[in-house]
Amino acid sequence: MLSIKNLHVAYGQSEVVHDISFEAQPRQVTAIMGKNGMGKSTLMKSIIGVIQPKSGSVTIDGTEVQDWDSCKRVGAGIAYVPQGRQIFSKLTVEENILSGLNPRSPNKADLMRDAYSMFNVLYDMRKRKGGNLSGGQQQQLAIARALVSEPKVLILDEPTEGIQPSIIKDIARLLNQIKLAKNLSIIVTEQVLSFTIDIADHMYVIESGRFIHSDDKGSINEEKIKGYLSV
Ligand SMILES: Nc1ncnc2c1ncn2[C@@H]1O[C@H](COP(=O)(O)OP(=O)(O)OP(=O)(O)O)[C@@H](O)[C@H]1O
Repeated sequence: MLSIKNLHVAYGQSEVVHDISFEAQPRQVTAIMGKNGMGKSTLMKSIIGVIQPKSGSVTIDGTEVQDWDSCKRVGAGIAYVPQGRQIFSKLTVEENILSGLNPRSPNKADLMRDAYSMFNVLYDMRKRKGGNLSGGQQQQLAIARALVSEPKVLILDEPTEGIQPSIIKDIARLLNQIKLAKNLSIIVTEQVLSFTIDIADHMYVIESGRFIHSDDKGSINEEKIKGYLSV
């Protein structure tokens, strides 16, 4: 579904992502773990097209999109839940979700109904301003806003950041539910290992812009990964 090959990403002369390759399959969660400043957000931004990679390819369902701008990549099926969620705090919950819809989609009413049936709390709060929601509710809102674009690939950048532990469990349950209910690939960057173990089918560790370790579900080397994540 998503294939990344030999991706290099730089800010000016400074390359921070070096020769990354991986594939993300439908109905699977691929997790990329790493400490602060290791290149997780830069890698995700280059996949969604906010930053153009220096070289390498980003392929969705057989179509190379690395030269496309981010709007066109959304059309190709990439949706993004950014670090810090970045919901529109002055807009209502409903307006936030509507902002993720493709205006030309023939299924707008069904997509809104689907979103509210998956996120009941958002239905109850649909008239409230997004800024008045709790962190966990805002995370659900950011995920709902991404899902109504009917993505093939859903990317979440550090979804547990700033979220309390009991709600982190809820987010893991939600992502597992989305994985089973929708025919999409989920890519998540994270620093919280327990959360990642709950959801990941494949796990990579990124350090200084390179993948230095990978594991599959069922054979995750927790001690080794903890070592990479400790400061
Ligand atoms: N706009 C920018 N211009 C120049 N350098 C940047 C820019 N954004 C990030 N960097 C640098 O790129 C490197 C990777 O940063 P990035 O934000 O991708 O890491 P991260 O793993 O997502 O960390 P965090 O968890 O703190 O967000 C860091 O050295 C960072 O200082």
